[in-house]
Amino acid sequence: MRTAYGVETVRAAERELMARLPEGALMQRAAAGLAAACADLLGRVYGSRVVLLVGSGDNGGDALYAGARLARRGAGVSAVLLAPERAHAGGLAALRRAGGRAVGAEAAGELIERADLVLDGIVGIGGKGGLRPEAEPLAGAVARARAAVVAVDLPSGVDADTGEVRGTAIRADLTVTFGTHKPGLLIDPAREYAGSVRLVGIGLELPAEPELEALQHADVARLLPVPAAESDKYRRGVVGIAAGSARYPGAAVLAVAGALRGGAGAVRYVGPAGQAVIARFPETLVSDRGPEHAGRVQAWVVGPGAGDDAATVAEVLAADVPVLIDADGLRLAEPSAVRARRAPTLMTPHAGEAAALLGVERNEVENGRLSAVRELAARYGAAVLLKGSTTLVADAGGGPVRVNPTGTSWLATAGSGDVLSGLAGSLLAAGLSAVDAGSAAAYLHGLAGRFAADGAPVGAHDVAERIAAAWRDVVRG
Ligand SMILES: NC(=O)C1=CN([C@@H]2O[C@H](COP(=O)(O)OP(=O)(O)OC[C@H]3O[C@@H](n4cnc5c(N)ncnc54)[C@H](OP(=O)(O)O)[C@@H]3O)[C@@H](O)[C@H]2O)[C@@H](O)CC1
Ligand SMILES: Nc1ncnc2c1ncn2[C@@H]1O[C@H](COP(=O)(O)OP(=O)(O)O)[C@@H](O)[C@H]1O
Ligand SMILES: [K+]
Repeated sequence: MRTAYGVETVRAAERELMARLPEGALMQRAAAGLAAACADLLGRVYGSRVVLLVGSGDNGGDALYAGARLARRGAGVSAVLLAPERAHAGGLAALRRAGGRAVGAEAAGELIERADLVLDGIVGIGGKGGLRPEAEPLAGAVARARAAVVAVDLPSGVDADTGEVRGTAIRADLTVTFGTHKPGLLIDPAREYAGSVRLVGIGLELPAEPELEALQHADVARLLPVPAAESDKYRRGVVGIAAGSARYPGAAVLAVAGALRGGAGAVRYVGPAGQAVIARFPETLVSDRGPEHAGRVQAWVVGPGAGDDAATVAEVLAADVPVLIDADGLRLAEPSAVRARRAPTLMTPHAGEAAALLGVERNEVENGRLSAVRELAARYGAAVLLKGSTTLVADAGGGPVRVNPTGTSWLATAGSGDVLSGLAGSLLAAGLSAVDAGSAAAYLHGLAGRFAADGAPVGAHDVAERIAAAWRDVVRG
């Protein structure tokens, strides 16, 4: 499991550790890791041209000490000081001793243009808001340059705790982060600014509960259901799909396609698209008598392509088994009926649906995914999976939010969300908790999307067809 901790927690761990170490030891650890990552990126350090962008805090100090290390290995290092009188004194002295030089911001443009490597030490976890006006032109110069860009701890201008980018920020090829990942490095839009991320351990002791967790192959493999020798289709779990309408029969077919690959022993379909479902998937148990009379299920999926069928949504919400609510179902579900449920509920909105539920603009959700998913989970007393470029899953009772590390923007294709809802519903029926079902489904779905796309456009049914390959990849490690 990969984890991320917020700034306040990092600061507390840093204080605790600094009290036990000689002064400056932590910064030296950070700078050593940073310089090593830069050397790897450069290939040949000797003779390379390195530019440090240095702000007024310790983030700039890290850059200066790393620059000193590179200068000692023969790089030509120039530090652009944004606030010369407040630059880290020890770092600056070290750089000068190693043969590096310091210049004012007015010289930055030309230096950046000719650089092989730029280190962004403008601001780290002490930053607030986007870059300040005096630092903004540097971001433009960096974006135009051919140099590789390494962000120190975080790309300057992004919010470490939330992943928000409120103004201009530096775009890095690599971010070297210290002690722990910060939430912003794993959540869009900030994640995109970070490039690839390298974690340098500095010995921080962090609490058991992180802010964010990202499942890896081994974590997902442990969650996925495997039929035992004594299993039969009912013991494996039956998932009910209440989806589709005369207008949108395809949503039913795609949700069933996902559900058939999700580990339940049987898939029951209830709704007006039975003919279309059975034609494509003859193994489906089809009924047109409504959820209450459909026979036993261990979990329901309601909503994909449901149109305006509020009665079916209400009937499903009244069932005392886990329920996944997606798409139209999110709009049709009575909030009080969701909150009153005793069995687990998993809601799976995309940003637009989440915005409608919260009564805010879509871009507010896209810029602040973490607070949006937490807020929805708290309001509805339900687990919430927020889809999109970064998929997040929050539990009803708070605690760490899961961030999905798989996926591809090729998944932004009509119907792929329907496949996800069927897949997650099937995992719910097989007995996973709402958060585990949602995060394991997102992981498999993202991997299946990558396998299916492989660099070319795909349809949602292609994604469903590659879920088994993703499952195999996960369990084989
Ligand atoms: N934690 C750890 O374990 C370790 C942490 N380490 C390192 O320390 C870093 C944190 O250092 P830090 O606390 O000195 O803050 P930092 O990020 O340099 O910024 C503060 C300065 O930036 C300014 N500023 C603020 N907002 C701004 C903006 N939008 N745009 C431009 N400027 C802005 C603000 O200015 P002021 O408001 O004072 O005018 C203030 O002076 C951390 O990220 C890591 O690199 C490692 O060395 C070792 C282990
Ligand atoms: N830019 C993106 N990058 C990665 N995944 C994405 C992106 N956009 C959408 N997705 C994924 O594609 C799926 C789309 O679901 P949804 O928005 O419900 O579409 P539909 O309603 O057409 O099925 C979700 O799993 C979502 O996380
Ligand atoms: K930085």
